Amino acid sequence: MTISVWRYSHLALAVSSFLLLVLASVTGIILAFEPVAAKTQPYNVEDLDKLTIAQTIPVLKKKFAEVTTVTIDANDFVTVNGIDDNGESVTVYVNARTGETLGTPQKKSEFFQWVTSFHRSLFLNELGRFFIGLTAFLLLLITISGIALIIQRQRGIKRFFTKIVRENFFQYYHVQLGRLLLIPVLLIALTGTYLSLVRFKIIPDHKVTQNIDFDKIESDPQKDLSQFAIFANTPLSQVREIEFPFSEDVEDYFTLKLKDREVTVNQITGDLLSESVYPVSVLMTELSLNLHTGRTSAIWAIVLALASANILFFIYSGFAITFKRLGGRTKNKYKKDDCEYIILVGSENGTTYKFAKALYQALLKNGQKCFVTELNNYTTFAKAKQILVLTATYGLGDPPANSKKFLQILEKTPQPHPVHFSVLGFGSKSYPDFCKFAFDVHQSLSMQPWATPLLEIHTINDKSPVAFGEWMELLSAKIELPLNFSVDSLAGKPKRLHDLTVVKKTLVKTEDGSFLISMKPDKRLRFTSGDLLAIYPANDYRERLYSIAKVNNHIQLSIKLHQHGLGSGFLYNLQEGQALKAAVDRNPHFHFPSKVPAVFMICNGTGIAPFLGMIHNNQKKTETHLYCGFRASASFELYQDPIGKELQAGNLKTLHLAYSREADKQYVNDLIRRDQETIAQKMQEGAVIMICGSLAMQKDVLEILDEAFKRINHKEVSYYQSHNKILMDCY
Ligand SMILES: Cc1cc2nc3c(=O)[nH]c(=O)nc-3n(C[C@H](O)[C@H](O)[C@H](O)COP(=O)(O)O)c2cc1C
Repeated sequence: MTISVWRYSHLALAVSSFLLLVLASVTGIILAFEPVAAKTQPYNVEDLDKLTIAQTIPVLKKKFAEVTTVTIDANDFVTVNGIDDNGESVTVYVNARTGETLGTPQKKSEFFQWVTSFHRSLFLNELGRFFIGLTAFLLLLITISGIALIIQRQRGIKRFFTKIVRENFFQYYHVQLGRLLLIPVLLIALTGTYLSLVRFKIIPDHKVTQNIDFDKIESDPQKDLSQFAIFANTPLSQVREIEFPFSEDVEDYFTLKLKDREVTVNQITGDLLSESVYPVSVLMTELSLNLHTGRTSAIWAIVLALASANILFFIYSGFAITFKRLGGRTKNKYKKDDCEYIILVGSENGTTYKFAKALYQALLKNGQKCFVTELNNYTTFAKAKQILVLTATYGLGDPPANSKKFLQILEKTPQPHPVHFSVLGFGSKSYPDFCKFAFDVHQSLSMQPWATPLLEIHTINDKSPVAFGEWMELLSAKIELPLNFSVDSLAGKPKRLHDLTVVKKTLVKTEDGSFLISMKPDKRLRFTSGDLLAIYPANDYRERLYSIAKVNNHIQLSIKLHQHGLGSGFLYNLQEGQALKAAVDRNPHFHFPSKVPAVFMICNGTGIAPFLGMIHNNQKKTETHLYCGFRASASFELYQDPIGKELQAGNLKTLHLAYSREADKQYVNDLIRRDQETIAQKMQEGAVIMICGSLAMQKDVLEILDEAFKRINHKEVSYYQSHNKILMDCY
């Protein structure tokens, strides 16, 4: 079933039941405190499993002139109904070991009574009970559809509990708490539904009937109560109620209501007169009551309270996610066939729509006719000159829900005249297939005879408004229209800036313009190699990100100086001792792996940056191999010294260099092709590959690895990607 079917069912069920769910959850939280409060009262008799009926009855008979019934409730409170020595009728809690009276049962608190009856029937009698039963059933369906959504999101049952990426607060905790409290919520829903079915007799009630053959009742041999076999063999923990004989007449008998059956016992001989074993439905009702109310365990009652509170959070966060998903949609001003600019959006959770809206408004401001729709709605556009695709990626590089049909429709639906296109991919580098669907769209559009690319494909990591601004600038230049938008309307929370001081900087000595810069945080700062340093060179929204190497607790960056580079120019102009402000973006998917047999690091150019720190801190001497591609040997000189030291220290096992403009004119992918057998074999043993550098290099390397892994390991490269065995940070 597709994700949208599960999602719409999940949402529709939640919408249809949310008010009743809120009421049931709030009252459920309150009611969970009833068993907790009961457990604090001093009437509980310990170790009822070690005390038999044969031991208790004689003790009680001594303490009371007459006993009518003994009941044992879910709290293990033993209540005697009978007559005391003064001839008064009494109902008291007793210590079943000593017969001592412990207290008098109090009427259930009016407050709890009120809440209980509201929880069960909303004060609407049978109609209310029906609605509450229906709510429990809907909760069951919501839970099942939620489980299906998590399985799809996690790409399989086996990965149900694997780590999830924290994209935004509500989504993260909706899924995280959903997994954590899945069992209690499922049990609340299941037991609530079951109890309602029993209440409405859809599951039939079981009436216990005792078939006693009174003609065969014996009055010989007379035994002492303590010698009755059934009394001696039945611990009180198994008993719910003992009804004493009405008189001493042999035809009156003991009735024992046990947890699994009801028996009658001859009061003179102790013989079993009849036995009626409860059917499964009665046992299920009992179990459902225990699980639904938490009456047998204070700890379970607290878990139920937490689960009920969590249902409230699910409702709130679920609606917040939905509003966000729907919030960014654009209402079109013009009809599709009147527009020159067509914006096609691929989005699952709505943020890409916000970016599409910014583009739409910028085009309208320039007097252009523009039409926005989702990728699944792709069709012919009579006057289209530009098709601009903004799309996210989900799952294993899959399309978002509203774009699943696009590639198929595209093949069947040519545009009536030539059109330019541009694709902007939205994704996250925390996932193995960064912006893969955008690449698929770009590829498919490129194959269409009527389509010509206006811009190369661009990607945006983590919804960066800055990267979006850069793309808008490029587009603006191409279509010769000033496209302005407000970064603030797209920005998330501002990042926390830290003070850093430059401690060292090398000078550019080679043609490729690379240099190293080391900075010291002024205060304690948590970071590690592979994290990203965000700087704001012009003190405005424009952000530049650099991969960090942690070397001697300093932040070391490896940078290529571009002629008019905002970020590289800013950093190159900093002097030793100068201060700057920057933020650290945690990038956990690209940290050095622990406890693996080997790591293969593959990079080109300044992509070597994070590896310098990882190798330096490889104290455990994990077998590490570094493959680097540079233009010329001079480009490697910058790293020669530190890498030489790591080789000597054993932090790096092997170093492989490819120079594209010297000697054999090799690229790093040539080295990988050369060593593919060794790499494939090590991958079978659990090794990890890390790739950092240009996207083009990443693509080439992945192609070679895919072919090698299929041939040697019978697995695709995507298998290793989805099992976090290939980590990538390319740009
Ligand atoms: C469950 C899930 C899976 C994702 N999978 C990928 C992925 O495989 N590749 C990728 O680049 N981004 C992936 N992302 C990140 C989204 O594509 C990215 O956050 C995007 O900006 C979301 O846009 P939207 O809010 O319009 O759906 C994933 C996000 C989530 C929540």
